[in-house]
Amino acid sequence: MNSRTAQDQAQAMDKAAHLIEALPWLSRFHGRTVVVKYGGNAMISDELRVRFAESIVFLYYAGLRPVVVHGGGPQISAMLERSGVESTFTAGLRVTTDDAMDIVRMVLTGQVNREIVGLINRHGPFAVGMSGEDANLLQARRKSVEVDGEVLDIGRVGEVSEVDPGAISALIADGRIPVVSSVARADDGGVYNINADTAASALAVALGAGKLIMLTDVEGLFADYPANTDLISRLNVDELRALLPSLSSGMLPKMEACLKAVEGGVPQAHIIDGRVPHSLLLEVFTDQGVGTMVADEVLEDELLNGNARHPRRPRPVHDITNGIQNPGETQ
Ligand SMILES: Nc1ncnc2c1ncn2[C@@H]1O[C@H](COP(=O)(O)OP(=O)(O)O)[C@@H](O)[C@H]1O
Ligand SMILES: CC(=O)N[C@@H](CCC(=O)OP(=O)(O)O)C(=O)O
Repeated sequence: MNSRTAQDQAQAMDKAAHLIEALPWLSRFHGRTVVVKYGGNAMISDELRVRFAESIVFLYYAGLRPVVVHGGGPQISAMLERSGVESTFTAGLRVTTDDAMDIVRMVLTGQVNREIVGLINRHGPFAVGMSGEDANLLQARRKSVEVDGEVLDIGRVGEVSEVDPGAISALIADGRIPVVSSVARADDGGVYNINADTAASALAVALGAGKLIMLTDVEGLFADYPANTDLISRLNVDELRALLPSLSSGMLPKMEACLKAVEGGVPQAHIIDGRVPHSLLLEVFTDQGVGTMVADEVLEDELLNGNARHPRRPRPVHDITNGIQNPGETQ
């Protein structure tokens, strides 16, 4: 016969307290779409990739509707180097020649996407991989950047001009987990390299997601990087707008993406540390959360407390240039 010690009993009660802490969050996010951006810097070990897939399947079984948008910057850089194709970054974006674009597409859609799909599908027939090119999910137009007042051409880099989330909505309705690579096609027929943060943000808006969560290789947004690493745990859109001009490298597209998501109606956008196993679950299901959150107070109140000022409306297909076009998914 086995008997329980007082210590076993205390540990069991501790576990129960942690489990029940998730209850309000399960209730608030049940049935909500959550867009998770998985950055290449958070894919650094087999162990982390396996844990990531487990977290996504956990969200799914908990009743949320996860959609994964992935990057693969370091993986692209490694392949470019092996192929002898030079590559540089301007304003956090890869200057992408035609030759580099072939490799970007091959690595993102042909390798990274396949691997994430495979890891999720160890748990069941859930993940379906897509490129932003498929079913016109993401449409692009050529992007240029301004650095110190000078407009620079950065090659085959696109910004998202339109999102048609129909294929994703159909997959979600079929009980699948869409996994999307950030490659898009433009009106000129060309294929464009989209920063994965930008792609995730546009998709979160078009899907009317409850949250956008980005996994990266730092704890979150640091106030005065690289001088110090004091974490900003929460900021609103006005505070973020004021901070944007001081940001550099990979954090610039990431925080711009958070801003656009929240401005576009996503109540909360998060930057969290993908090097911590299951940080995704800590963010969604614990009271204190992790990382940095950008939030819109009104939308957040509606999300957390059900204080809707207006009944929820279908979120339209998002066209950044021309405004609203077609009706999209209703939550
Ligand atoms: N203010 C900041 N706070 C935190 N990290 C920053 C900041 N500014 C720049 N960074 C850099 O941004 C990097 C994350 O962006 P990136 O390398 O593009 O990651 P990912 O592959 O996850 O998209 C961090 O590793 C850090 O070096
Ligand atoms: C235009 C641009 O910079 N595209 C990115 C696409 C991949 C990406 O965004 O990957 P991470 O999320 O891992 O950074 C690139 O070529 O690296």
